[in-house]
Amino acid sequence: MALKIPVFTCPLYCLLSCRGGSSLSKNSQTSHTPDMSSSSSGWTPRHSQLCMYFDNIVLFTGSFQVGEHGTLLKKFCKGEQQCYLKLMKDSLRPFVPAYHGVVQKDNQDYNMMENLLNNFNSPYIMDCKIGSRTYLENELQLARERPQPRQDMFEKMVAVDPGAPTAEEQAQKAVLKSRYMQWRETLSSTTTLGFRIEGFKKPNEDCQTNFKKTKSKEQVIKALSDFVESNTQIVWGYLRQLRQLRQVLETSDFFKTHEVVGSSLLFVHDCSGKARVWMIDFAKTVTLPPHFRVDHQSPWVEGNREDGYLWGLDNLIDVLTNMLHY
Ligand SMILES: Nc1ncnc2c1ncn2[C@@H]1O[C@H](COP(=O)(O)OP(=O)(O)OP(=O)(O)O)[C@@H](O)[C@H]1O
Ligand SMILES: O=P(O)(O)O[C@@H]1[C@H](O)[C@H](O)[C@@H](OP(=O)(O)O)[C@H](OP(=O)(O)O)[C@H]1O
Repeated sequence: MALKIPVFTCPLYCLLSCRGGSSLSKNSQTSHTPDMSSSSSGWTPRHSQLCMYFDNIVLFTGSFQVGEHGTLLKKFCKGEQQCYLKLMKDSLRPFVPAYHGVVQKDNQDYNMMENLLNNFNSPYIMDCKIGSRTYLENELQLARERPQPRQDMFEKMVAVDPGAPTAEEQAQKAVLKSRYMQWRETLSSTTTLGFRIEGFKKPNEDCQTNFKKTKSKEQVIKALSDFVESNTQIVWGYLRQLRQLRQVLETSDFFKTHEVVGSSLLFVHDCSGKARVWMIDFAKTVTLPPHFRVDHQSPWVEGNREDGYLWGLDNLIDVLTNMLHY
């Protein structure tokens, strides 16, 4: 049973309470980060339509709040809670944020977790979505049974490629989410490499999220080199972490028994040379039926539940290794 405790009243609450696709991982073609007026608490919040952050402190999506004692509160998702409860007892525990239970604020439940940026000084932060697929099989099923064409996704599609929608989609000015997600996967490196860069943020710079069309190995390397500013010590640090994670995934009961979709690796480093990687976002990670096995590497065909997580991780390790020989 998860702990339910009242949330500490945070002075930033009202500044952080907007939702609207404003995360590091919600892409857009443009970026702007106007300063907001300084608050009496001494914080200088800045925001954009892409991400929200507080001078070198943290990066949020609209579904996050600041918690007490260096914690983050993410809007409650039962599936994600179940994952975190299991992960706290799994060999993957060192590679996920510590989970502290459920808290309530204004009738809204939140999963409370460790803020992974706590021990970094002016962190560099990158979100990479891992896997060859970003939607669940049951989302496809649902789209077939109850199609809900999305105007917002049509607009996002046209903004990147006006020729992408079919004649029917053009007429409706809407696309199905499953169709949009599959299009996003082929546009980016998700289909070809099993991972994609969602965005990154360097200290004192705006969020960079213009990676929707970052697809080839060369393009990915260019973006990663920008993120690490060609610092090979940092690349080594990330490689060590990713290789350890790869080993632990082989032994993890959680990994053996779950389809891991839409989950990201959060990369964080700072100028001291410290570099860490964590698995985050388990909102679309689901338990496999008993005795159902996936190898996390085989190509996906509907029904086999393969997520391509290990394939993507291996490719990411490969790409970072190549960067050392550039
Ligand atoms: N524990 C954490 N510590 C620090 N930052 C975090 C943590 N969890 C998430 N973040 C930040 O918040 C961003 C969004 O996290 P997450 O993917 O879990 O949210 P989401 O609402 O599911 O986003 P999306 O729908 O865009 O995938 C991450 O890219 C990361 O920058
Ligand atoms: O990155 P983009 O191009 O902005 O597209 C979003 C991205 O694919 C998210 O993963 C997805 O959320 P989920 O993974 O949670 O489904 C979101 O769906 P949503 O708009 O229904 O939240 C999409 O809009």
